[in-house]
Amino acid sequence: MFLMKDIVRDEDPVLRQEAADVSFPLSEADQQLAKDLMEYLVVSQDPEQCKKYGLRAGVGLAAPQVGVSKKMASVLVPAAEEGGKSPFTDVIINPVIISESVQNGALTEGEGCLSVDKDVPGFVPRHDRITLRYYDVNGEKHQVRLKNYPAIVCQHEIDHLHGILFYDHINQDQPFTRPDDMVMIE
Ligand SMILES: O=C(O)C[C@@H](Cc1ccccc1)[C@H](O)SCc1ccccc1
Ligand code: NI
Repeated sequence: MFLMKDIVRDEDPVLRQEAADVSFPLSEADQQLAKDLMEYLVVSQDPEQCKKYGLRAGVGLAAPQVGVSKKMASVLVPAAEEGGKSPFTDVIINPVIISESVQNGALTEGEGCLSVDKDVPGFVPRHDRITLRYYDVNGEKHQVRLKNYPAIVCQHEIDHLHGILFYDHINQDQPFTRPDDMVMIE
């Protein structure tokens, strides 16, 4: 199971590399990586387990963040209400955003990152809606349309596969710049 000690931090060059495509069928190692990436999110979103293992809660975790430069990331967007259905949960492999809205969206709280210990305030403008194509661990192809929070999370994780960190998108001069048409997501 991954712990915080396994998560590489900002200065590590692996976070700035273009990750490699994953080949199918998955090797044993890649199958285990996919399991471990998802397990981290499940455990970190359980308050008791999160505290027990000293984790930071996460809704996504990309392979480069554990030092593996491969195009694989786990995403577990929590259900809006207790017992509800998660809007998006999967391990996304070789993901490609095949279409995106012109309209931007950003979290009103800004973003954080398990690989970035410091707070970096500011809006992170992303596409409010995306169509995402990816492969799951069984090599099945998926094409999903996501909007608002699930879309933001997937874009954050896919950025990791291209060596991009969330604060790269923040307007350095005016971090809280808010274009009129930008959807602000709670
Ligand atoms: O570092 C990561 O990739 C995991 C991030 C993903 C993320 C952060 C901000 C916005 C979208 C995705 C962690 O989930 S940061 C911690 C967190 C935990 C719960 C909810 C939001 C952010
Ligand atoms: Ni991150």
